[in-house]
Amino acid sequence: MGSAPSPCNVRDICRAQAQRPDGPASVLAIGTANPPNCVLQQDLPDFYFRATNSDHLTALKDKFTRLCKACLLLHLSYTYDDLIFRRRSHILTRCMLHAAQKLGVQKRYLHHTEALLSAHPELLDRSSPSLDARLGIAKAAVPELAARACRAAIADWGRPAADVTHLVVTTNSGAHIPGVDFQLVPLLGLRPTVRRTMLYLNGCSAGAAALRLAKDLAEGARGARVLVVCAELTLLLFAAPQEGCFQTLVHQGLFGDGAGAVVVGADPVRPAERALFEIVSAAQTIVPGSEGAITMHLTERGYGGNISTRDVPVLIGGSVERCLSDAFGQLGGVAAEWNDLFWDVHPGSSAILDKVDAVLKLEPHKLAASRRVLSEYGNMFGATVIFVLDELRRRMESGEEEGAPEWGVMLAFGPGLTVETMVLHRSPAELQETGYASGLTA
Ligand SMILES: CC(C)(COP(=O)(O)OP(=O)(O)OC[C@H]1O[C@@H](n2cnc3c(N)ncnc32)[C@H](O)[C@@H]1OP(=O)(O)O)[C@@H](O)C(=O)NCCC(=O)NCCSC(=O)CC(=O)O
Repeated sequence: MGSAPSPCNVRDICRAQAQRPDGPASVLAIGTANPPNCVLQQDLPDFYFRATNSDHLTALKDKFTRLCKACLLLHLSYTYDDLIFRRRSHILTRCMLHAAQKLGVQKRYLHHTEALLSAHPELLDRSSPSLDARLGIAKAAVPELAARACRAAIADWGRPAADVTHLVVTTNSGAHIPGVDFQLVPLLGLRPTVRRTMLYLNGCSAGAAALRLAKDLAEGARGARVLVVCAELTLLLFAAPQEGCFQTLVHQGLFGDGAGAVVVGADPVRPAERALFEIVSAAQTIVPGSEGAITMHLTERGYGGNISTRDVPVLIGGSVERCLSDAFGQLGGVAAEWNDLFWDVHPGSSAILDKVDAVLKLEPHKLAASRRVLSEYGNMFGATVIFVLDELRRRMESGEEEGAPEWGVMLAFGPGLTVETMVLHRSPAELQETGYASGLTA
């Protein structure tokens, strides 16, 4: 047995242990995963009403079809790349985007299939308790989905899983202990001593919140490598359609399942590691007077709560510029024109992106990565901003992201109404490596 340090040594011990890195926390790798079951928006009304034995609710099905249908128009006539990058004209593009979308989703991936739903009739009956069934399904499915995203991130990173020092896991889809973090240790071959943090029920800002925490961990100890994963299933939101319940239609039409993983660390070790994005600052704020705008809680029938669909875009529109000004104001010398940044905005819905676009007067292509992810995958709660980050990286590396600015922002929105604002930077060395010149006045 070792001897306990004497009290007078404690400061020295702490000082010796507190070897902080020189540089900022950076995104070193990204991985994503989705379940295999892909449902096109054009097929969603038939899938949803058939699977819930609700085809007799014809007026409701028509309403749901109208909510989803505008995306079909977009799907048939233009892709986002046609709209955004060929840019027939900015005004036409903006009008098309407004006119052609409600939710902004063309397809999404779902863990639940018609076979799974028919095996669990309690999920279709709004009067039946179904929480046990939902949690039971999530208990197996969420770690598996999270592990796939993590494996992709670890492969992208290029170092062994055993080099991960911290694990931050977040999900809205489950409530178990030991949690997904515990399950991931053997699934990924992490060390049993990896320092785990499990965050449940953080809504759609969960991914950005986990990255904010990872930044603090990575900057707190030299050599720390933090694996962050956000994995989400919509099964806890699944409910049969009901007259007068518009929320249910929005939930089914908007959300999708997916997992996003990121490795965060400071002072990249060359040649294995490179900083894809430096995390310069991370802030969180509550929008005043927004307490009831997005609420969520577990009930015997899955999630309860409320999304004030008409208020949420307005509240975001009213607060976003102040959040950004505060974030950049605290960085001293960095002055930003909003159009000189790259953007990772949580695509809560098309209406939310339109509002951010309008308030900040962004050029049409600025939110292209967010719009594309929403279109291809739906709103995957907190995982969505990680998909957008991956899409931005893909666009920058392929040259699709015009001008590829050096500085950028991640914005995520969550319960209450919470805004997470993260300032990102692509280091000049990385820009040179991928062939881009600096784009921002700094
Ligand atoms: C829901 C919307 C797509 C509706 O789009 P529009 O407002 O343009 O639609 P619209 O006015 O043309 O209406 C289309 C149809 O929907 C009906 N409708 C619209 N809003 C309604 C409401 N609140 N209650 C009841 N019905 C409503 C209209 O009557 C109309 O029906 P009819 O067709 O019969 O005339 C949009 O408001 C939206 O995207 N809101 C934001 C969604 C949101 O909050 N996302 C965040 C998710 S949560 C998140 O991301 C963070 C987190 O969870 O933490």
